[in-house]
Amino acid sequence: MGTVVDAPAVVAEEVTENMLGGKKVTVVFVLGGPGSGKGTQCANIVEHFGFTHLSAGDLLRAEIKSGSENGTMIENMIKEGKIVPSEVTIKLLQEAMIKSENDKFLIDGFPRNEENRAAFENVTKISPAFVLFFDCSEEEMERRLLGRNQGRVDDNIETIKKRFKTFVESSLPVIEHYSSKDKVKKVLVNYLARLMLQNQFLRFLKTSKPFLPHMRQRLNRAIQGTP
Ligand SMILES: Nc1ncnc2c1ncn2[C@@H]1O[C@H](COP(=O)(O)OP(=O)(O)OP(=O)(O)O)[C@@H](O)[C@H]1O
Ligand SMILES: O=c1ccn([C@@H]2O[C@H](COP(=O)(O)O)[C@@H](O)[C@H]2O)c(=O)[nH]1
Repeated sequence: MGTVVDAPAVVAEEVTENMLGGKKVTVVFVLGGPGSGKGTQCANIVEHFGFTHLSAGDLLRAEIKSGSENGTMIENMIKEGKIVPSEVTIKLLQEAMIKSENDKFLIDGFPRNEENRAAFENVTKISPAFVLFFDCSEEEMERRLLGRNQGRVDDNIETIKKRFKTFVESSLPVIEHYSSKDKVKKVLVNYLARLMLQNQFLRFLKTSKPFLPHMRQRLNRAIQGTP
């Protein structure tokens, strides 16, 4: 598994195209446990590299709000930390990609299990260019989720424990699958958190964008604590 700390630089460098109903697209899967910071970092990548962020969880929550016939089923699955059937989530992702004028997508929080992964690849014929994996301790994720305060029905300790179990049992095998294909870039969340806390991460991105190899060196030096 490759290990990176400068996730956006990786996004900028590696591009492969897939077809989606005649539209060529580049897809990066963004995976990691609940509260590992996927959504937060996707916002940074979007801002700097022009990807469109598609959060599978957000699409499912929008489906509940829309009053769709699947709404109650989706809400119950989310409350229980369970995985919504593949066909529902894939349809929402496909619709969002087709509707978008962009052709580069960060798909956040999907695929959630091996069945999701196989179904997505079969239906869309899309393989991800690579997978960003936010690796974070459960202790830290729990602390973040309990402090998120966005009124989510699943940010309570009982559901959080269920989500952790689902992640370990069902989602980690997806990461192992892509790892065996050498497609996983692991993001060192604790280092990233430290840099963000020091308010340096965005400054590095802004000042070093045209010099990506240089930026990587600076980040690596900062993380290793070398001058
Ligand atoms: N590096 C960080 N350090 C401290 N807190 C962070 C960091 N990154 C994100 N957070 C906070 O942790 C919480 C969870 O982050 P975020 O929503 O990005 O996680 P996520 O992986 O997308 O979660 P989920 O899978 O549940 O949607 C948010 O309140 C966010 O502000
Ligand atoms: O592909 C997906 C994505 C999400 N879910 C369900 O939604 C919740 C919340 O997801 P977040 O990524 O944390 O927003 C998740 O626990 C699942 O219940 C899903 O089933 N499939």
